[in-house]
Amino acid sequence: MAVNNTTTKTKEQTDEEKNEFQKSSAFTENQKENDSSKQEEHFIKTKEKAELLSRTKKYIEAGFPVHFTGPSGVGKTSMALELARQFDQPVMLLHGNHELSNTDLLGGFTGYTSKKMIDNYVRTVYKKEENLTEQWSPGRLMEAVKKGYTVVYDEFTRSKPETNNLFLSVLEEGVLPLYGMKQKNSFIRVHPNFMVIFTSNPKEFAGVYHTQDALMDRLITIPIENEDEKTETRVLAKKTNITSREAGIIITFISRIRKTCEEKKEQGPSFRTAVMIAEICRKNNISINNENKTFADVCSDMISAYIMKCKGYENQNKTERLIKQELKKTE
Ligand SMILES: Nc1ncnc2c1ncn2[C@@H]1O[C@H](COP(=O)(O)OP(=O)(O)OP(=O)(O)O)[C@@H](O)[C@H]1O
Repeated sequence: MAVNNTTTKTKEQTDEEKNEFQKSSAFTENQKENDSSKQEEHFIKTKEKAELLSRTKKYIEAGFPVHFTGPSGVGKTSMALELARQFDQPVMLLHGNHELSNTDLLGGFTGYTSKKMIDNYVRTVYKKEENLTEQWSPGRLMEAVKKGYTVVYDEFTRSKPETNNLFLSVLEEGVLPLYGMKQKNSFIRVHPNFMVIFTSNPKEFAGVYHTQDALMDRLITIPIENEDEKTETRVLAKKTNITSREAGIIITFISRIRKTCEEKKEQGPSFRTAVMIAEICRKNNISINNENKTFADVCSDMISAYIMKCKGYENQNKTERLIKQELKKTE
């Protein structure tokens, strides 16, 4: 049975619940990160992205989880968050990592609260009462599944397959099993509004796990690739408030370096690097033109490591020469 995800808000999804969610530690921690690096940023919908958003929204509404996959910095997380925002309900951002455990997802007992009462009201009578209560901390997935939130599970292949097994039951059976927990019930039912959007980077080799086929088989996996130079230029100009000409210089430069790296089968700088260069220049009033030494220095700082790795250069001289040559070709 697939999870039935609908956009309609149920009665249980009250404002009170949303407030409660915002207060919860899982939300606060993720939301801070979300606020600072993702949500404040404006998502620019190119024609292709708008069409993809509209299609993937339909898949989710039909009850099927979507998985965006692609190289680093290509825009998977932005896309997943934008898709999540299409549904009028709280979004929980979950980061895949080796340490993520069933206790993080389901909840667990994290300690004890002790209460001691000594009653010596009558001098000859000494009465002592001691109470020990286990302290329960709710897990993130448990909360999302119970209350019907949208989970964006970023870089999920960085978590151990054993941990990701929980998602199999959630997606297939519509229940969250409460393994090894001192709970009355052995599972809880998934809220009809619950949905999950996955992201992963197939080119990442360090710190990732092979995903079980059974889980992959249940996801609609959509590759996200770098856009063409013209589109990237438009998105960069709009996102960072620089002119199209300036955006063009940065994108042409980044694309050329990316190509050089790809020829050597190495991953080159991403659209994220272009955003970083543009933001640094705009915030520091650095003129974006290939004759400006300060601009060339910024580009060099952002790119040198990629060049040295893919070209195998051992010193900066050769690297800087190549960067200068490539910058000259940007106009
Ligand atoms: N359509 C878009 N509109 C605005 N900004 C975008 C868009 N696509 C990507 N970006 C920007 O590009 C950068 C990289 O995007 P994002 O973090 O989503 O990539 P990613 O593929 O998830 O990367 P990683 O695998 O490293 O996490 C961010 O600064 C993001 O804001």
